[in-house]
Amino acid sequence: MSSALLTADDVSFRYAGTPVLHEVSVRAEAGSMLAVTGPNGSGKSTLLHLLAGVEQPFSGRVHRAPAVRIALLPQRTSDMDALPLTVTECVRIGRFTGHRRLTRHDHTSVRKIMERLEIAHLGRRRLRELSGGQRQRTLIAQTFVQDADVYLLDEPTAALDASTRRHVHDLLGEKVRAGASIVIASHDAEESALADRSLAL
Ligand SMILES: Nc1ncnc2c1ncn2[C@@H]1O[C@H](COP(=O)(O)OP(=O)(O)OP(=O)(O)O)[C@@H](O)[C@H]1O
Repeated sequence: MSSALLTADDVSFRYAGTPVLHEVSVRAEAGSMLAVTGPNGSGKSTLLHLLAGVEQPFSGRVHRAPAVRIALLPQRTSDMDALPLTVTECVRIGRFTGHRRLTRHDHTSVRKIMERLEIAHLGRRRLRELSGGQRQRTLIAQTFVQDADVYLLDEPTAALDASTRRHVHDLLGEKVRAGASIVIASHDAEESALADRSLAL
């Protein structure tokens, strides 16, 4: 069995007493992609929040391998728009780890991912001045520029056109081949089919 970087074992969760997840188990393995599917309100985002440590399970447990690096692309990101950030600044945030200055390598990584996602020309624009798809590409770039072991992606391509969606799927494949683990919440059957395994909520 390949190595689990992040697991949820029989996790249950409630919001103010309303049950959302009941004894759900997940394994995020190195070099593998897991799709989390289910209708609106079935708890996909909640499960990703539990895996990321943003929320704590009501029962069951989440286990992270030692020093595992987790990148989360949340679904609701409108709060970011209130910040006076440019697109480049937003992507750069993905390279900040601890108290250190960004290196030339960091800046190169930022430039390359912005080119891949076709937002290089938007670098000086403020987030609030972007279209929905441009903002989503910026947040995907901020997520993928991170050197993470596990990428938790909440409906990353929902707002994207077909061509950008393909770019993102190519990036997912590259991350998996490089040994990362991807957990992706998706409504899209074609996207879910890219995964090695799926979990229906
Ligand atoms: N902060 C919150 N407070 C109370 N209830 C919440 C909160 N966030 C989500 N819920 C409820 O929890 C349930 C699961 O929501 P969640 O966002 O995890 O579902 P989802 O599968 O990601 O849905 P979608 O496909 O619509 O994105 C829903 O019934 C939702 O109304």
